[in-house]
Amino acid sequence: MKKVVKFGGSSLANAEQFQKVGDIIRSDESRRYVVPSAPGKRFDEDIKVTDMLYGCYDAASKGEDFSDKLKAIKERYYEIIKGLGLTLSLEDEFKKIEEDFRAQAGIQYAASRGEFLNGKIMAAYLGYDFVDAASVIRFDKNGNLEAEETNKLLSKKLSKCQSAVIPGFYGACADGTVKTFSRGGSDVTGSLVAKAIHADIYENWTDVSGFLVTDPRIVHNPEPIEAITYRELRELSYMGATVLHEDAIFPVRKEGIPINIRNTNSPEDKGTLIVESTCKKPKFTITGIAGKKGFCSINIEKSMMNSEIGFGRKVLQVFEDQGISFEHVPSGIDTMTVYVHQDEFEEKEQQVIAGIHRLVQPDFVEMESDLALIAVVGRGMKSQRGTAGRIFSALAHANVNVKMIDQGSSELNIIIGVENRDFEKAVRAIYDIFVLTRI
Ligand SMILES: Nc1ncnc2c1ncn2[C@@H]1O[C@H](COP(=O)(O)OP(=O)(O)O)[C@@H](O)[C@H]1O
Ligand SMILES: N[C@@H](CC(=O)OP(=O)(O)O)C(=O)O
Repeated sequence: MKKVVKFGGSSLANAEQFQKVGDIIRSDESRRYVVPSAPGKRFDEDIKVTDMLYGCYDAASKGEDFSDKLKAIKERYYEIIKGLGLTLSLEDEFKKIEEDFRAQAGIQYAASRGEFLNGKIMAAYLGYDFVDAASVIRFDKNGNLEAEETNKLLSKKLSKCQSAVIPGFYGACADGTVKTFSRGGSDVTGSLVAKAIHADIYENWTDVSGFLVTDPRIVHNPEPIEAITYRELRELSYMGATVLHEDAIFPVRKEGIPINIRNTNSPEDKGTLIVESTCKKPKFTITGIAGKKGFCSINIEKSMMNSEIGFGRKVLQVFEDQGISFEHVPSGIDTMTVYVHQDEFEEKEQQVIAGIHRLVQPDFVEMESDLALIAVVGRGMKSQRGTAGRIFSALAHANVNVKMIDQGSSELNIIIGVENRDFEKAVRAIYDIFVLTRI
């Protein structure tokens, strides 16, 4: 039995958390490959080491004095080393980091040091081999993962290690330039390692007892999800459920390796099992609710739009030309609405509108900003009639104005558009109607 265990920043924020992690790993000898993140927040107002590194490098790149910022980062690591009673020195590593920051080694290199240093501590603490992710996770020059090459490098290296610590979040190009995944990317490293060693299971340890029906920062103490499919999870993580990075699913999914989300602070809890498919009936009609704020809608009207072949393609062409990706495109007979991320759209808004006028000569274009999208996801929705109706009724009772509703053709998800300010209220109303009434 071989297990890959990834521990998030919340599980490694200080020595006390490290000790819990040590106990978890030592309690099962199959936990042989460990992927740590950088130390996260010790308390609500604390700063994650990754964010401290971004700040420190920012000062360095402007030619400002960054010694205090680097000192504060060093203190975070030495607090852990001392608390664990280790004799490890990171002086050489910090000297090199300081030199590299002065030499403007790049923001991604800077961010990666959080995981690199934590990996060094973890390897010393456990007595496992340290494998620098820069030597086994390969990116191309544009920062895209080279999946096949990575798999080869990882399998070759790890076949020689009885047990190893591989820091999460980063890798390197063939020329050694360090690159990172997007935020939360240690989850992806864990998944790549699990694939490479043909793990029986990929355990992802965090600070909640599994994937919860919705964000615990919105609904107090939501129900955990016992089992969820990769497809459901992808929908939820894409729409903002931050527990697992949305790209962490692909490597293990191909190999049929289940992911188990577990709680470092409550290791006896079973957590959530993420699988290709399951005959386990979900406890409720819906599996989960997630959402994001910060969208804009562009509503285009033109009489007889329905008979104009190529209308939709031309509209989307305008967004493509401006390098803007779209989220949803609900349409009616004479209307078509495009939902985009507000921050991507705002600066190009006038070019997009001009482009739409030029290419499709609409009767009318209207925009609305500060919108939120909520995804209600569930494999059980297909077999239940009236799901959309219940959502509508719950939102109407909560006094939420529904701007859009879009059901995916797979019947796996329903997307609802509301105003940003109604977001939390809407999530709570949907949670209550499906979970509290247990239907
Ligand atoms: N549906 C959800 N289920 C569980 N946690 C969620 C959900 N949506 C958002 N979260 C948040 O995700 C956090 C865990 O992810 P993250 O902060 O990346 O942890 P880590 O530092 O362990 O990688 C939880 O503390 C919780 O606040
Ligand atoms: N430390 C990185 C990568 C990561 O995956 O962290 P975490 O596991 O704490 O989400 C970040 O903050 O984005």
